[in-house]
Amino acid sequence: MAYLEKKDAVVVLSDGTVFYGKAIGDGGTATGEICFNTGTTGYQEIFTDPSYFGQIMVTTNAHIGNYGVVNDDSESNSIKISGLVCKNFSAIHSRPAATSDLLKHLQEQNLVILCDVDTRALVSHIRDNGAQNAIISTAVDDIEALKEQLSKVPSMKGLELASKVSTNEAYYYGNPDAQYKVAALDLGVKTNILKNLASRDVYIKVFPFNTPFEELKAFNPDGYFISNGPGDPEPLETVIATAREILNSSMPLFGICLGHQIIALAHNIETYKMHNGHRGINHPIKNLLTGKGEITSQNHGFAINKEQAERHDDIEITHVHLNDDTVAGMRIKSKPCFSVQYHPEAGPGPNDATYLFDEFIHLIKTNKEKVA
Ligand SMILES: NC(=O)CC[C@H](N)C(=O)O
Repeated sequence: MAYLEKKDAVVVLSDGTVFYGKAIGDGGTATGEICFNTGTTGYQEIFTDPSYFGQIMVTTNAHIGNYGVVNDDSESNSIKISGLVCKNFSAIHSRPAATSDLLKHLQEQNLVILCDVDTRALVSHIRDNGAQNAIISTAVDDIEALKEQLSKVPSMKGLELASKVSTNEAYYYGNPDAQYKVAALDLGVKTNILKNLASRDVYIKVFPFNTPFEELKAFNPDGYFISNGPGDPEPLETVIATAREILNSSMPLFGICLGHQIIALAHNIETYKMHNGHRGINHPIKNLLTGKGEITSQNHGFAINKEQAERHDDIEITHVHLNDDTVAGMRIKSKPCFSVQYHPEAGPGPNDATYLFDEFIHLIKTNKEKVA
């Protein structure tokens, strides 16, 4: 099989460190912030998650591709990572439900795929030295030119990326006869979030990221949702302003990940870039309202300022990350609004946190009864 041919390839990090490996497929060059995901399964969902737009993904699971891909498992309509670095890439798969193989799927979008990289050493390096940009390439003979190209790649800090993955036109999801209607602001929404809402009797209108509040309101929704998405939340000024208007309307509002960061910024709580983000499917969270632990799916490189959140009169921190004590969830005391930094929809990951969708429906229901 010709496509299994391997070409020499390199990973060059911004700090000058070089790792060697092989490329499969056509090879080429790709740039972006390098990050790693520790999930043992779920590569298809990860590669299609719009929040990873602009990032080169290093997978820590040693085998990628061995269970193929299934149409329904994608979190969006295309591959969103900008490149893949892995250890063993399996060109054959075994899974009765598979509809295609991963290599074909990735090659349809000319993704640069590196394998045979010492991913354990690479991940320890990124973990110890922090998030940074990288370039991956089959142009191994010209490392200096690659470094030059890499120096022009913008830093993730300050980068607005939601506009690159948001829908251009509003669209509908779910059953038009459903009991509840939600207006969702799409900053890079994962399909599994829409599935989770639709399966709870919600009809959703998904709007482009920069839609003004009046247009969202014209759908006459019972609640609002602000989605996950890529990039730094701070440059999204119009979205932050829209979040303020939603909050002022006192209608139910739920935010996930980037949406959570936007709701924090709408309360003048700052966000910061973490030394390394949280990306995996076994992140431990404590729900401070119930005292229960949750194992959660996560993918974020920014977080909200905890001291500012603690000091804010209208905010109650509801969830903390047990590895580093960062804010994992909050609620707004005076409004029917809450948000989480992690991914209750999983996709991939455990379902410990799907109760949050039920709580959103509960807010919607209670609010509806109040206004009826
Ligand atoms: N999954 C997300 O929504 C990520 C949010 C944001 N881009 C971050 O990296 O923190």
